[in-house]
Amino acid sequence: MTVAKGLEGVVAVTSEISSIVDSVLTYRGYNIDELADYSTFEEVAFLLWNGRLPSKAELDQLKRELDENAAIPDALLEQLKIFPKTAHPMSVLRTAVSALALYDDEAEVQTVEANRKKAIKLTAKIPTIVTAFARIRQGLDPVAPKAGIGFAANFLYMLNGEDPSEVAVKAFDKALILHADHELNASTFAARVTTGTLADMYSAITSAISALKGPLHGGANEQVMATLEDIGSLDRIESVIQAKLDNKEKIMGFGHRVYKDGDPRAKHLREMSRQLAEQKGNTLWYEMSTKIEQLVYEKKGLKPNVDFYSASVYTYLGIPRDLFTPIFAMSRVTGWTAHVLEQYANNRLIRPRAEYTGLTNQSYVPIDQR
Ligand SMILES: CC(=O)SCCNC(=O)CCNC(=O)[C@H](O)C(C)(C)COP(=O)(O)OP(=O)(O)OC[C@H]1O[C@@H](n2cnc3c(N)ncnc32)[C@H](O)[C@@H]1OP(=O)(O)O
Ligand SMILES: O=C([O-])CC(=O)C(=O)O
Repeated sequence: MTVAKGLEGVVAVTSEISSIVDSVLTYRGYNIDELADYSTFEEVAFLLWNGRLPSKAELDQLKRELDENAAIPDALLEQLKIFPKTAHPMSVLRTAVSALALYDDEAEVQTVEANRKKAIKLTAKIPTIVTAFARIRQGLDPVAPKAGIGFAANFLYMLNGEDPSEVAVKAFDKALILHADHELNASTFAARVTTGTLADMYSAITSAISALKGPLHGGANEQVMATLEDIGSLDRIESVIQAKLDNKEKIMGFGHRVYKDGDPRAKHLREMSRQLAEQKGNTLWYEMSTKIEQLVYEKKGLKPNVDFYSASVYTYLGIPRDLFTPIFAMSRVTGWTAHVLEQYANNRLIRPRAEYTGLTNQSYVPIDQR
């Protein structure tokens, strides 16, 4: 047996959803650069689920469905109130999404129609869960979703309890587009493995959220901000980064399993960080980020991935750093559910092999003789 450690280079499924070829990322054949500049998150969600861009009527219908499904069950809201306020929001989200299944009469219904509805319900409810817990832990009342303002605006509205600026909505919407899907990343693979057993969609998305949480994957965006805050000033960058590299520590937000020559999403987030820094009149996080980018490239030849500049973007948008990964989930749930639908449509159990390297020929010894 040949072992591909970390399954590097292994092609495990065929998929029509997103592709990465020569560092170009496309969703359903559309270059991410074009989608980031001209599309909206809702349009991208429709594209991922249906394989084509929506008509105006279809887009309006999807927006209506997202609005109609944004509220979460009262019982779940009550649970969010009794969770420890110190819990990590990703742990809360993982638990809450798992619990959502209990309140969906169609959770175990496996028709295409029921599963498509579940994709919309999950996408609609995750922002409500994330913002409700974010407020509850601060001693504030959750803010109910507002219909008709759009997905990105509704998140910022529910988080802060006031209408967001147009600049903030546009930047946040773009960040959501950039995170929506990414071929067979670890969390999508987790979702597909769970789906491969024919478990329900809530189970698959709970698996995906669990995989996204880790700092080698989606959890890196929170760690990037922790690094920026720990360093704290431009003049400390060189010594701190050098010390991390000397200790063989990973620099969060750099490197990628697939992109060895840079992540095409990073340039959009870098530019968004620059613009927001100027608008806020606080360029520290942006300047620190560009200096770290330059240094890590000089010292290790590594380029930033999607998580690196998203950290300063979200910080400029006033979002607490432990919500960065839940925000990633809020967008990626569209990609995850598209992959779940694709897996159901052409399923085969995903079950690779392991090369056994443990002891052999052991004879059982009764416990009193060990
Ligand atoms: C949305 C996303 O999931 S994007 C990725 C988010 N994760 C991060 O930003 C965490 C930091 N980055 C990493 O840990 C890695 O680059 C990963 C996990 C993204 C990719 O990992 P892999 O493809 O397994 O690469 P691997 O970890 O084997 O790295 C290859 C070499 O580059 C080095 N390297 C890779 N990334 C980094 C980094 N961020 N900082 C320092 N060194 C790094 C490794 O130490 C290794 O060096 P070596 O050959 O001298 O031992
Ligand atoms: O593809 C990966 O391995 C990680 C990644 O960038 C993503 O999930 O967006």
